[in-house]
Amino acid sequence: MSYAVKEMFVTLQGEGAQTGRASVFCRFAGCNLWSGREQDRATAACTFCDTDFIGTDGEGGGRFETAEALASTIEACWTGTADDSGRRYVVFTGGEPLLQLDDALIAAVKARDFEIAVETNGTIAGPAGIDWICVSPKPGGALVQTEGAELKLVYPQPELPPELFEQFAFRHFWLQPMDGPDRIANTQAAVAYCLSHPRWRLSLQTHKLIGIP
Ligand SMILES: C[S@@+](CC[C@H](N)C(=O)[O-])C[C@H]1O[C@@H](n2cnc3c(N)ncnc32)[C@H](O)[C@@H]1O
Ligand SMILES: Nc1nc2[nH]cc(C(=O)O)c2c(=O)[nH]1
Ligand code: SF4
Ligand SMILES: [Mg+2]
Repeated sequence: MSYAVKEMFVTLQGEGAQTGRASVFCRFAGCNLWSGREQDRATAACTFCDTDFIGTDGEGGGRFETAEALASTIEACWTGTADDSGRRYVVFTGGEPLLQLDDALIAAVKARDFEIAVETNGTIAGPAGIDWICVSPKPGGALVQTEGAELKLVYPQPELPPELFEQFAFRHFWLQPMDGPDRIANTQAAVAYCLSHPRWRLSLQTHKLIGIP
């Protein structure tokens, strides 16, 4: 299978429990909950997306014909030093990465000593071998991936109160304020929720705060 990648870059993970960790971000093109076109946003299953995932024209993007070719490009993007064994880290995101991440790509990046993380909307079950699954549920998509390392709920989503998810097997439960015109009010609301429901912690998009990708 070939892979359509919007962009690839090395940065620090900005969100959740791995915040601050050096990471190669591989952003796949395409999503099952929105076309990515502004004219379709209002009627999409996911309406608040902060990301351009259309096409393969971003920095480091392209079409990769084989898992080996994509894994080699991921390895070339990594900026760690020679003694970084056990610390190489790739985050597959998108768009929706589980539309494209497959066994061959997992094997090819593992062979290059990478730990594998995924940022997913949870509507598609992940293949085996992913080390860190972050599920971020959306109202327009039934949740299939109900276990993983962290559940990161963009807040508020009136159709998705946090209580809906406490039954599921995640190690961490995060509220991430919805970015957009109401970011400040959404942040205050998330803080208030975490104060009264301490099982939930606040996840800030720290990369946006400090101006890194
Ligand atoms: C762009 S999504 C791509 C991965 C996957 N499709 C998903 O939704 O989890 C990456 C992360 O950004 C979050 N996100 C998207 N738009 C956001 C916004 N406006 N404010 C805060 N977080 C947002 C998503 O919920 C997800 O955790
Ligand atoms: N630094 C940084 N951290 C992130 N964590 C999740 C992201 C995403 O877009 O999936 C993201 C991103 O785009 N940049
Ligand atoms: S599911 Fe993820 S990538 Fe797709 S539109 Fe929503 S936030 Fe964006
Ligand atoms: Mg992002």
